[in-house]
Amino acid sequence: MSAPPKEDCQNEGTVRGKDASLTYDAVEGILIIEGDSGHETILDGSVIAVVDGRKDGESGTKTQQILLLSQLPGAHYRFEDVQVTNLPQSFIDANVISPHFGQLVPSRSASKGSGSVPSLYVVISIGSGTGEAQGFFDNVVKPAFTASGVQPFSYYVHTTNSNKSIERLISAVILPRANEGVSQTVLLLSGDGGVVDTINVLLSSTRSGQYVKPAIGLVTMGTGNALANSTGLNRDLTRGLRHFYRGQAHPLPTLTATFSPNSEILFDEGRQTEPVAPPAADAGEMYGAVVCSWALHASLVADSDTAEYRKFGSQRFQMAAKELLSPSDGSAPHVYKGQITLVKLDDNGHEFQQMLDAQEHGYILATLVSNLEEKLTISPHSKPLDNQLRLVHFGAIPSEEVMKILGLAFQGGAHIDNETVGYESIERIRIDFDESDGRWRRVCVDGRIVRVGEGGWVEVRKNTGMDVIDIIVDLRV
Ligand SMILES: Nc1ncnc2c1ncn2[C@@H]1O[C@H](COP(=O)(O)OP(=O)(O)OP(=O)(O)O)[C@@H](O)[C@H]1O
Repeated sequence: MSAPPKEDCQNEGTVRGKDASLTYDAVEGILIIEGDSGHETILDGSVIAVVDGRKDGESGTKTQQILLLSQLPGAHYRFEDVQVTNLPQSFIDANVISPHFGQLVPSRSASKGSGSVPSLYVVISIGSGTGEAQGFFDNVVKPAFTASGVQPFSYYVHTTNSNKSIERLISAVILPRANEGVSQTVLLLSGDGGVVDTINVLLSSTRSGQYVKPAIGLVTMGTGNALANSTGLNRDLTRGLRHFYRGQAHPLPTLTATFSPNSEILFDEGRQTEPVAPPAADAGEMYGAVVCSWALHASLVADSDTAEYRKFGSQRFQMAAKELLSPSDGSAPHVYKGQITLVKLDDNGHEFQQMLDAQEHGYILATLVSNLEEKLTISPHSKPLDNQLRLVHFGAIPSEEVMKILGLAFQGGAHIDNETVGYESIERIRIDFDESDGRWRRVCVDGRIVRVGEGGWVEVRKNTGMDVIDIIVDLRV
């Protein structure tokens, strides 16, 4: 890409009402402001968006707003609606609100009582991550919306009060309206869980011929934020809000995990259960957009999903992994037993079946995404939203070796070059469990834990022709 002409990168203008010289370094993505108030720099990554104003009649001066986010010590954020004139055109081009934004949010000119029906829902997931969602909405999202003409009366705010809140909203409000053909946008301030709740309701329900896919925006408030870290949503400093303003709606690939009867979803730290399958059904289904795993990964997600572990953020996964690999009671780490059958495509695109020789396993993980956490690149060949299911697996190997492999996964996904690790594209996977203790039959579907019934199985396939939501992402970055 050639550098923009100099006149597009440098202008004399004003910032917060004071004269300033404005220079944009397009390579570094930095706006440099020199003026009466001193020296200031603004990184593209801290800009939620630029609202490009109109030329003032006579003077021809162009007014703009920079919706700017600053991170303060202690993970606090400060939003500022910076009033400017004559921004360099190249800075505007790199940061301006997408024309699609106007289609995702209620009409900016809609006034109270005008009869316009709000179709924007903001969901604040109180239980996500370390509990930042409410503060981020109050201090950032709400004032940014107002500054860009999206008034509080033109959208609904839904604050979760239980782990069923998002599912209820989707099934009671979003699904019926989507089935009536209404375009809706849902901005989730959550981790992956908010998206997973949404797809589980939509994929398990009847959708009408008029069904219009809701567009989902994501402000990353979770622990792992796998979807956000794999689509680039988490790459800037705005927790994904920049993508909501500047992105486009793209179909979100999903997977279906089908479980044998007697399989149960575990919740409330494993104290309560709920059958996966409806009564008298042959099998039960769950849906995901990230991962379905068994063995070490599923066990560590399950064991770390307690209020006590959650206090440690994403560290909780490593803490639980250590306990599983080197149990504090001195026992040996568990060797997981079962038969794995894969369905793959040959060079001509035809399906064929392959059974893994190994009956003893350490790690079995099928995923649609590259990153389970910001720095954990579990599937380095996965591209954002590429709808490719990939399997990462290894057998029953010593704990020191497992730690080494997991460490490599944190180094850009270098684990896939280790000879003990299998890494391949698959269409489907089936696991037939050979474990008598239910603890070792736990399967993770996007963070949810299912305990498969004794002698049972799970089959995982990617969904084709079953798009139920779009996700709003700026894939240009
Ligand atoms: N008010 C609430 N009361 C009880 N549970 C809640 C409440 N709000 C959200 N939850 C639950 O908290 C969990 C939050 O999951 P979410 O995926 O959003 O965050 P996370 O698990 O921290 O992040 P990630 O999945 O990205 O690692 C979900 O199970 C959700 O149902």
